[in-house]
Amino acid sequence: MKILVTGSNGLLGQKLVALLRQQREVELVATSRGANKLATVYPEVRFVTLDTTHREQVLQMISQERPTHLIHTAAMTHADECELNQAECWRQNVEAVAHLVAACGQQQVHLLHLSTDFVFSGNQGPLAEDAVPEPVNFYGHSKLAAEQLVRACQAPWTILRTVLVYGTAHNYGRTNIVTWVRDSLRAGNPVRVVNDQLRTPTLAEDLAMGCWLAARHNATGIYHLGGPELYTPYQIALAVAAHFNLDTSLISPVDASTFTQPARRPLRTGFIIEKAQRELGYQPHTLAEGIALLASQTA
Ligand SMILES: NC(=O)C1=CN([C@@H]2O[C@H](COP(=O)(O)OP(=O)(O)OC[C@H]3O[C@@H](n4cnc5c(N)ncnc54)[C@H](OP(=O)(O)O)[C@@H]3O)[C@@H](O)[C@H]2O)C=CC1
Ligand SMILES: Cc1cn([C@H]2C[C@H](O)[C@@H](COP(=O)(O)OP(=O)(O)O[C@H]3O[C@@H](C)C(=O)[C@@H](O)[C@H]3O)O2)c(=O)[nH]c1=O
Repeated sequence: MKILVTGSNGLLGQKLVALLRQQREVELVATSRGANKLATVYPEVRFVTLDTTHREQVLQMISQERPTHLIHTAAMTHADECELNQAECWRQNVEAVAHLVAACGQQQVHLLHLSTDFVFSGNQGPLAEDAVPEPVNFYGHSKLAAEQLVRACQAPWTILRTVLVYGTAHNYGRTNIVTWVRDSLRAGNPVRVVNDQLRTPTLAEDLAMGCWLAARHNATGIYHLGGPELYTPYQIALAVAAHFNLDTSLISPVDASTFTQPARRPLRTGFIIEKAQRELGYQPHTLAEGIALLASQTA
């Protein structure tokens, strides 16, 4: 197998590089825009710069590299930024996917595309793969439009939806619920955390494993890859505090309605992961196990 990963500097991208470099049957090509953040960590991994919004670059790279599989993680992932800059969000999350779909169709490359629980309305959760999408923010709209393009790909395709991913990565400027709560509490800062949203938080390593399992099985169609447990963000924050022995009195539960963010968030999501468990052998860690793994990677 020859696997090309887009967005290799991102959270999932970095975990995929770490996992795939260990697979003897895989020839790996890591790609991202900008300099390779893993250059000194995994100097043996081949890295090529690829901005997925450049159609010619995408078509040329896929026809030169001729991977058997392409795992597309690159995206504009901040929901509020997407809401405020919709043209850029569409370019990154939809037009780029159109280029990849064209290139993979031409070269018969199996396209594995990352999507999100934000394609759903949040009226009911947890959700199985056949639930009907109805996004409530622009990021969700863009990711659903991308899914529709992927479904029309003239090569084998897989849509891997995930939810509230947490983990650490090298030289990575973004936060996620676990690192954000840990760092705020360590600094003695109070946090207000919503207690009426539902999510199945996903360890980044588990998501990478789910992507690899899907590629290895040549699985096609839609799969939900989340964590195994349903929590409110407030419950997640309490679990983080418990693990790091931090002051829970700094955490206040609040209703999502008290937040005024540019992008609306779906209230109840989370995923039913039985299909991935049954068909791919996907076995994600519990939240407590995931936080412990993250803690072992950082000071
Ligand atoms: N994180 C989450 O909670 C969830 C994520 N997802 C989906 O999973 C996927 C992976 O997410 P995650 O790893 O967390 O995201 P990150 O934001 O950590 O990483 C995305 C990476 O994509 C890169 N990128 C963005 N645009 C381009 C481009 N045009 N060309 C090349 N690279 C680009 C970014 O580069 P740069 O570093 O330069 O910005 C960044 O390194 C995404 O598709 C996301 O929509 C779905 C549900 C939940
Ligand atoms: C900033 C903040 C967040 N939260 C909660 C709300 C939310 O459920 C959780 C994470 O909030 P964020 O704004 O970081 O992320 P958010 O945009 O809600 O998370 C999403 O990211 C994109 C990429 C996805 O595709 C989704 O699956 C989802 O995980 O933390 C609080 O309770 N208080 C806060 O002050």
